[in-house]
Amino acid sequence: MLTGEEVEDVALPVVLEKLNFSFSVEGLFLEILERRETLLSQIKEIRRTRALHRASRKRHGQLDDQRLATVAVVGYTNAGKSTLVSALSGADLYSDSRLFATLDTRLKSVVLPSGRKVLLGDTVGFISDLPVQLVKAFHATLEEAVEADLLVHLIDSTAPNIEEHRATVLQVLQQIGVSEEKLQNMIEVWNKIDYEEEMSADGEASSLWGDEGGGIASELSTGAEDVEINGFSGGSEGDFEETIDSEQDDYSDGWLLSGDDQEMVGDHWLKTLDERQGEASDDLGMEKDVQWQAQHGPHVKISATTGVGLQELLELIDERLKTQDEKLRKQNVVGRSFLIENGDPHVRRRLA
Ligand SMILES: Nc1nc2c(ncn2[C@@H]2O[C@H](COP(=O)(O)OP(=O)(O)OP(=O)(O)O)[C@@H](O)[C@H]2O)c(=O)[nH]1
Ligand SMILES: [Mg+2]
Repeated sequence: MLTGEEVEDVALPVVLEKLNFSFSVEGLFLEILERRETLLSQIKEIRRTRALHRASRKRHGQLDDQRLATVAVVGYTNAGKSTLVSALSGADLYSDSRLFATLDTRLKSVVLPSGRKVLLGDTVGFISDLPVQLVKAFHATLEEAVEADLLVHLIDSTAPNIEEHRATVLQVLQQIGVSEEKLQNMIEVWNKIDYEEEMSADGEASSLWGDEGGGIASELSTGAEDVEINGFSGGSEGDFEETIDSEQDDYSDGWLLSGDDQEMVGDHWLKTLDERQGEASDDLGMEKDVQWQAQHGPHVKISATTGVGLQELLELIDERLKTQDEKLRKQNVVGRSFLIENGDPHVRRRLA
């Protein structure tokens, strides 16, 4: 009499043969290595292109004496970043409720209420307990966030563990080298308030937000358009549309690690996902979040899908950039007078 395992040993090859199924571990491994190499070289190319674009934008700004500021939308995965950038720019970016829907980042041109034109960038979503190896991979896609003049931190207000998401995002931003000053200046936005409003309308839990909110998306005067700077066109084929992997469905491939790396992070990664699911259904956690919400209000509450609060957000971006410009101008004046008083005589003569 055969044991269960012995039956499997004997039966499996027969079944596979009948199904005409062939499986080669070596083949799969080679395919994975090849895919990894391709992605790494794509990331390298993207970084190079981005550096050129940034230099170009700076040169352009200096020549015109009118800097084209960049605003990066950052946030936990699934917060609604792509939906928001699409709503503000009139572009149609890929959004999905799966994790890491966005692996590519794009810059879209948006006109603020004051008439000022800025570049708005979508970014890849963050996630808690990100293994170090993945943080490295994120660096390439997040350089735009480090370089941005202003950050908009989008938070999914319906998530059961907002505080954890918020802390994770701040931690990752610090890890990738975003300055303390930029973090202080970051605009914090709660998204998906329509969800709460829907619940209130149904007579369920009362809304956390009151009844404030801005206009609807169609009322926005964003004047969104594709970017064109120094000959670079931001249309769908343009260089500003920087894509890591155009096969969006293939999202998991971007995070393939080497065998050793996988061993190191695998257990931890799976464990934290499980833990997070546990936390999501934890009533105490919910209560903590509500307390946290009461203490740390956002700067703006919006719904990227209905457009509520978007006008208010644009006005805030406008205001922050203006304040930043004034601060920079003051610093430049101070620096200039310092050089005139103490600097090299040649420089002094030129500045005076
Ligand atoms: N109810 C509601 N759903 C929203 C809102 N904004 C986004 N969503 C939904 O939330 C899901 C995630 O949206 P995305 O824009 O892909 O989120 P993301 O932050 O770009 O996600 P990643 O790219 O994975 O980081 C999608 O199903 C959106 O339709 C909103 O204001 N209200
Ligand atoms: Mg996205």
